[in-house]
Amino acid sequence: MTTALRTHELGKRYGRSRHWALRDCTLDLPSGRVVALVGPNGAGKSTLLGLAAGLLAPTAGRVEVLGEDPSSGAEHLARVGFVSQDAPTYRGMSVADHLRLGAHLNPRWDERIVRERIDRLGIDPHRRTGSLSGGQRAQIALTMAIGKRPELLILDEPVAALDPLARREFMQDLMEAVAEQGLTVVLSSHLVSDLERACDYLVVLVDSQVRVAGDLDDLLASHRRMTGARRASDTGPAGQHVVTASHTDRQSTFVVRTAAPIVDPSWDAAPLGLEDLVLAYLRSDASSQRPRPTVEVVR
Ligand SMILES: Nc1ncnc2c1ncn2[C@@H]1O[C@H](COP(=O)(O)OP(=O)(O)OP(=O)(O)O)[C@@H](O)[C@H]1O
Repeated sequence: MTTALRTHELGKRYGRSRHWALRDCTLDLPSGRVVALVGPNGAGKSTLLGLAAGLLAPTAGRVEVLGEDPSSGAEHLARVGFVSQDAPTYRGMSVADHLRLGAHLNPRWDERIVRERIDRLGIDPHRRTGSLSGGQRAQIALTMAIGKRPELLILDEPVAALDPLARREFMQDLMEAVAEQGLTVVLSSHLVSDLERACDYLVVLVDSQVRVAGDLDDLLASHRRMTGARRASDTGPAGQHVVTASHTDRQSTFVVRTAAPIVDPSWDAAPLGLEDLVLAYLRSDASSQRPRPTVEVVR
């Protein structure tokens, strides 16, 4: 597996703050994939992506992007596209000016892709971006990032400002760019239903730590929701790694990670969708990721 983004005990404190925005974050993201980075507010996703884009300098640890230090210079920057959460554009400049600037600055600029997208979006190229809606500005920033034809595209909540149809179309554009250009994408989002269509690799980040990471299909295939009669014990079904547990008076439900088929007839086992898988890991206590499982009990 070649690696698009690798971090080792990566940490970041902003300015003189004593608070770690990201701490001891170690992960490895494969190239050639569309990676969904999900986690609760404040988990450190934007900070991680800013460090990967070379916009922030680490306070501790290491980060490597496409095998290089992200701050290693202009040649490296041409290989990486980044759109931050606020989709910045130069508000006094027109859309056409942005596109000219993109063509000037980027050696691999793809005028065809850019023109097609702008036409499809129906945005008048003569308009200043300051007069566009937030969603339209996000579309311009995303178009610029795709037009750059990077090897790695890093997107921090790219679709948050887009309407549902625009979100779906953007995800489709992204998948086409991945298929045509062999692009690697790392994108953070809270909109799990959008990720399900486009992403094939999942990372759940909580408090700077990876709770789970892996090929999306493998993860979905290896997790089950198991429901059975109320168990007195908080430990789950024998031999299964418990991610979360919840109990009513009559029933116990566990989300488990399992490599083997579940044959115990006292449990009903059902597959999980992406949203439920993500929620299970967001709810799970960090200690449940250790070999000896501990369960969170929701009454
Ligand atoms: N510029 C900054 N100065 C100081 N602290 C910051 C700054 N940006 C982020 N933080 C802090 O760093 C931590 C991680 O924030 P970050 O924005 O990376 O999380 P996130 O997972 O992207 O959250 P969200 O989903 O809400 O966008 C938070 O505690 C946040 O308050």
